[in-house]
Amino acid sequence: MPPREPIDVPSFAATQIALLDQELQSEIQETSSLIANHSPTGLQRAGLAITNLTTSSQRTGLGGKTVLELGPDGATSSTGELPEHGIRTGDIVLVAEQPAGSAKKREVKELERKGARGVVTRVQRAAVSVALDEGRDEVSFSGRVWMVKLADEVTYRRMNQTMEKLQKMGEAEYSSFIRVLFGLSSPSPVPKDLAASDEVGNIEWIDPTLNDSQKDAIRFALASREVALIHGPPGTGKTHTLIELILQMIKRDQRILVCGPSNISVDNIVERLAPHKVPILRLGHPARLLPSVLNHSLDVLTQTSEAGAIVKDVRAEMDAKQASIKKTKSGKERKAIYADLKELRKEYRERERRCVSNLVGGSKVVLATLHGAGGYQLRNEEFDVVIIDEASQALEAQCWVPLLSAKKAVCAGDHLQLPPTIKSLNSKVKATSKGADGDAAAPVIKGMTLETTLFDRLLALHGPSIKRMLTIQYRMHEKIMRFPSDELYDSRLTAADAVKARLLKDLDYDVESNEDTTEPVIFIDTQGGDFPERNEDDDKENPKRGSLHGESKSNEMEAALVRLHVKQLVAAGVRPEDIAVVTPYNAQLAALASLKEKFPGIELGSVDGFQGREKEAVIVSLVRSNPDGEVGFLGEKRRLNVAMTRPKRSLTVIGDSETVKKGSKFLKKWMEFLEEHADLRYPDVAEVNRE
Ligand SMILES: Nc1ncnc2c1ncn2[C@@H]1O[C@H](COP(=O)(O)OP(=O)(O)OP(=O)(O)O)[C@@H](O)[C@H]1O
Repeated sequence: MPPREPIDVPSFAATQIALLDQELQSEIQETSSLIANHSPTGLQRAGLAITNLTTSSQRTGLGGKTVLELGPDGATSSTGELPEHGIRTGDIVLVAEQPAGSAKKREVKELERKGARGVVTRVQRAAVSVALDEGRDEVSFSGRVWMVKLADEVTYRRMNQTMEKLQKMGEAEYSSFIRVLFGLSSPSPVPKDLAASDEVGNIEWIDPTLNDSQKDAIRFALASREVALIHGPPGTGKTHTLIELILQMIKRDQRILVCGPSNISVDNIVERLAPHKVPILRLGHPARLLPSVLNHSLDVLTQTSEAGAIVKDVRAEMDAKQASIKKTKSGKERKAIYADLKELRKEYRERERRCVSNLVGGSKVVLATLHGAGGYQLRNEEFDVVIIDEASQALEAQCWVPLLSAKKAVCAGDHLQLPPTIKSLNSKVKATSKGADGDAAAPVIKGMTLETTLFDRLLALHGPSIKRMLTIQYRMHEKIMRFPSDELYDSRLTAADAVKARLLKDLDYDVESNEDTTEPVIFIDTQGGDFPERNEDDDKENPKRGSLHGESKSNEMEAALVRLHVKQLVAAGVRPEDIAVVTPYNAQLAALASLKEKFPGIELGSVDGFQGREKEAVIVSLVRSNPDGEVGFLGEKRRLNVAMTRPKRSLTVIGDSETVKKGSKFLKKWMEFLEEHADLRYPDVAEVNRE
């Protein structure tokens, strides 16, 4: 439970620094052990690497960095496309010559010495681009190369710097905003009856369809002086509400910084703001932004504006120089070119900086990821309000990157869905002996974990009076919503009229009306021991190897049931792209992989990965089935909440009620709810065996 009392700020920062360090160490350790113990192909299968690549080009990218473009090696790829992989833009990777499949232990350090580190800036079907770290002007590889994902130390460094700043701040420097966020002062009161208040009572709504809970949340956020939380349960129009809030703030001539933990969360807002024709500026590398958002990107604006033309000239000159290196054999000449490049790079940065600072300084609405808000572009910029979307999915230290310069914060999120993933969960915070400057550090706060988000902490600290909840959901059939609403949201959710009764048979294409398409909640109960789970610590001979699926579980018989149900839905006319299968276990996803070949378009995902998404029909495979009632991962309410709130028209749960019931009170209630209210089915073992 996060503390309800005021927090000593230096202690808070010291604890965060210690926890972040432990987290980074866990991540580095995990990566090293995976790289050391698995073949490149194995790592690729686990989504951590791409193998069999060749360099297709090398050019100058943003900030004068060298960008490598890599494509599939013609000798191994018949399609010209990259193999399936899990590398995303923004990942930190190492590009190196590919070791032979049989090569023994690979140490990361050794790989780093031979290869080059960088950030993935673009992922396409047939190519992936990497901006190399500073200092790497040129790389040349002979033969095939591969890239492997590394721990993201850059993000940690930024969070660390932010916490160090907070730690060093003298109490006299604390703004009233900071005082409230740590409980040293109470939030300024807002009028009780907001709708009747002079300040925000009479709002001219831009979107007339907003519901009352959304309007109330907007009034509350406008009236709050220091902080407001907007609690948006699944499908309740959190982003919809934020758009109106931003537009209302613009009307009031406020300068706003809008952030989210991921690029996609930020782009989602840019896309929805764009039709309102308000001037907005999106920070972030263009390669990481949605194409529809590019018009607002700082980078593109830098290039299209007048000042940008001069910047462009230098860039062209740099590219020409870089190309000439290849043609030069003489070492002396090469050296001279490198010296020129260095000068040009400096000039380029200076010009770019000036151009950027003019553009940013003139913008009233700036959007960036939490991490991106810590870039040089926003140094010394001030905002009236910082808005954070998906705040319950971000580490608190990450939120402080933009918050350190804020006067007020509005955080939107749902603390009853999953928090950010933490790797060092079980390690206790160790007392730090040194502060940022080597002085004795503030004592750490025992019991604090990275899993506690800013959203959780503020709720515990100031109570529900700093939050407003959105209560009408626009996603799920009423029956799908019932259990999560009753158990997690105080029965306060209502299904909007447009969605509360819609079924698969009512889809706007031809779907047969049968028992699978007219029932919103189906429970296929596998109790009885015929559907046992399987342990996936895949390498029993060498348990230290580090499993690629973590300590995962699978359930082959249950996977067969999933396949049968998908077949039935598709036979009734439901399109595979309207169906998703989600499960908490990666090993179960692997067991279900053949579904994708049979039904292209269907989505398979882990519960954690599916947060924020929705589908017409969702099948949830619970996997756990054992005599001891061990439920592991399933014990986490927030994970189950995410799993059961993804579907719009049809939720099918497949699991062993006997095992699952023993897991927790919440699970017991859920199983009882399903037994009573769902269309309850018991599978025919013989039929499943034939599958
Ligand atoms: N007042 C409203 N009237 C009609 N439809 C609405 C309203 N508010 C939101 N919606 C619809 O509800 C859906 C969900 O909205 P939005 O994407 O803003 O939700 P969210 O809460 O951000 O989503 P998530 O649950 O994934 O966090 C959208 O299709 C949106 O158009």
